[in-house]
Parts: sequence; C-alpha cells; structure tokens
Amino acid sequence: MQLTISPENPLEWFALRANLVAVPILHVQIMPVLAKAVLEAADKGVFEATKNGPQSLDSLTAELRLNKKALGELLGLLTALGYFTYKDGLFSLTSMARRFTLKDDPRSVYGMMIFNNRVVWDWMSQLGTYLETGEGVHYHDKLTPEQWRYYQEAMVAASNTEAPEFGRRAPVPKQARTMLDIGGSHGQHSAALCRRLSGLSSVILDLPEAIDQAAPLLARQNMGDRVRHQPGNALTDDFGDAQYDIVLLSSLAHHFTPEQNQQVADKVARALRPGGVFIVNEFIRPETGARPELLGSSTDLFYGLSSTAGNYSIDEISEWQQRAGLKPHKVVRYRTVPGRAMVVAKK
Ligand SMILES: C[S@@+](CC[C@H](N)C(=O)[O-])C[C@H]1O[C@@H](n2cnc3c(N)ncnc32)[C@H](O)[C@@H]1O
Repeated sequence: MQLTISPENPLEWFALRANLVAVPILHVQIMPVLAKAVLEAADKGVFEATKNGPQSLDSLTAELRLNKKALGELLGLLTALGYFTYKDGLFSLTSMARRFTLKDDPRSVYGMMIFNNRVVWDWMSQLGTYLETGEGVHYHDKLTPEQWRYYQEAMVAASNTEAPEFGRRAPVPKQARTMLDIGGSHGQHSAALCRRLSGLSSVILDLPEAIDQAAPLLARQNMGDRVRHQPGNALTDDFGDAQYDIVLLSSLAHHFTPEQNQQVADKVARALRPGGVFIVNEFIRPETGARPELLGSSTDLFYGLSSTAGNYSIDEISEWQQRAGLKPHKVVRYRTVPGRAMVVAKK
C-alpha cells in the first residue's frame, strides 16, 4: 500500500509533474500534525462525544471542557481528513470514523491510538539517537504497569482485523490438538483458530508483566481453559519436545535479532510433533531494491527504534525455519492487512 499525493485539479497535476511541489514539506510539516491531531482527538474523547449524533462546536466544547478555538481548529482538520462531515453548524462522524475510532467497535483501533499518544509518541524524539547509535528504546524492559495495559490494549486493536482472517486461512493440520502461541498476549489469534478447530487448545507464552494486563483481554474471548496464559520468556524458556501441532510467533520476531529468532526457531522445531506447523506471522520487510512498500518499510524502522530489531523478509524467516530442520510449507499473504503474511514451515 502507498500513501500518495493526489492532485485535485490540472494545475496541481502539472505542478506535481513538473517537480514544483515541495513534497518534503508535506512530510515534515503536515503529516506530524495530522497524526497528532487524530491521536489527541481519540484521547480527549472527541470521537466518542459524537457517536450518538451530530454535535455543534459549542456543545462539544462544553462536554469535553476544551478550549473552543483550539477544538474548532482540530475539528476543521479532522473534517479535512475524512473523520467528520460538517453541515448546518453540526459535526457528524463519517462511517470510516465510526467503524475504526470508537472504543467498542470490533474493528476499532482506539487502543492503538491511546498507546501511540501516551507512550509511543515520545519515542519518536529518540530516532536521531537511534540513527547514531543503533540502540533503540527497548521498551519491553521499561514500561510501567499502566503503559503495559495501553500496550496490550493496542495489540488487541492491531489484530482486530487480522485475527478473523488468520483464523480462517492459517494452513494448519485439521486434527491439531495442541498449540503454543509465543508472545500471544490477548489471545485473539489462538481463539480464532480454536473456534475453527474444535479439538484444539492453546497455551499463550508471554512475559509476566504482559499477562497481568492481558488476562482480562483474553477473558473477553470466552474460551475458558482452551486458551490459557503461561508466564515465561521465549528467549530463555525451553518449549519441550514433540508437544505441539501448531506453534505461532505473531508480531514478536520483529522484536528479536536474527540470532534470537534462530534460537527460537530451533526450540520450536524440537517442540513440534511430526506434521506440525510453525507459523511466523509478520509485517514483511521488502527486499532491498524491490518495489518500495510503505508499511513494511515504516514498520522496519519503527521496530528498529522500539526494539533494536526490525522486520524480516520472507527469505530470512524461511531460512531460520529451514536451518532449524523444518520444511517450507506455505506463504499466506493477508487480504485485509497489506504488507503482512504468514510464513509457514512444517516438521
Ligand atoms: C507486538 S505484541 C504481539 C501480540 C500478538 N501476538 C499479536 O500478534 O497481536 C508482542 C508480544 O510479545 C510479548 N513478548 C515480548 N518479548 C517476549 C519474550 N521475550 N517472551 C515472550 N513474550 C514476549 C509482548 O509482551 C507482547 O505481548
């Protein structure tokens, strides 16, 4: 997927074609304001305050106890961005905003907006240091319990769209009974597969601080004992011998170095039963020189900054699996989440 600048009239089209538009100004002056405006709108409750019907600036100012001039500016920008329409003095949520910004919609990204506003935004100022030193934030070692809660809720938001497709399309053995979900957090992926395969149960191995906050999120899945948490650390724990039919590593490889991912793959290969599958579910880094791709590249830099790691290409992921003695099985690219894929190997 690409974010492009689309001209609205022939003059703008010509200016773009003739290289007269200072594109970097859009990136450095406009885009940071857009991102922060949406984050603050979510955090200040602007979207929630309009969910029951159109509102005037005066009524929103009073309800949210915000500055009228500043809120008017924010609403103007959010209208330009397609979150609101404005008619007869009233702001109404668009269907896009209704689906993705409200707390309770099943596809909402609200949790991600709160985590990004309250925790992640500060990391951005460390990008320069990361470029000089190669050392990222290493946030798993630093979060407060409240920040762990925002993080785990953000992971629910990030997988709301993906987990149902994962449940439908993950290439797993039909008779699978046991699953290990490494760094599985909220359990949406495990629950989606357990709903598809009635004989399957899953163990979610995650850090104790994560489980403290993810337990209520897992409880919402109503899976009872079929999906349960196990506190531990994927880098230091052993996963056992020939115990699992499915092992999932979803959005965790990007927090580990290649060496750490190889060690995890070796332990996974031992822990799988013959015929079992190892699914690495990730944003894929485009190969250097391949067609530029925005999501894979921006998340690569972001995971470098946040964890001193990054995204990996399909070949790199497949190599860890093969070195661990597994056979390449399938690569399933998501239809609903651009830039993401399941890289699957079999024992
Ligand atoms: C980006 S989240 C992904 C959550 C979920 N698997 C998903 O795809 O939505 C990474 C998860 O891995 C966990 N994690 C990080 N380091 C870990 C480690 N060393 N061992 C086990 N879990 C870890 C985090 O606590 C977090 O829940």
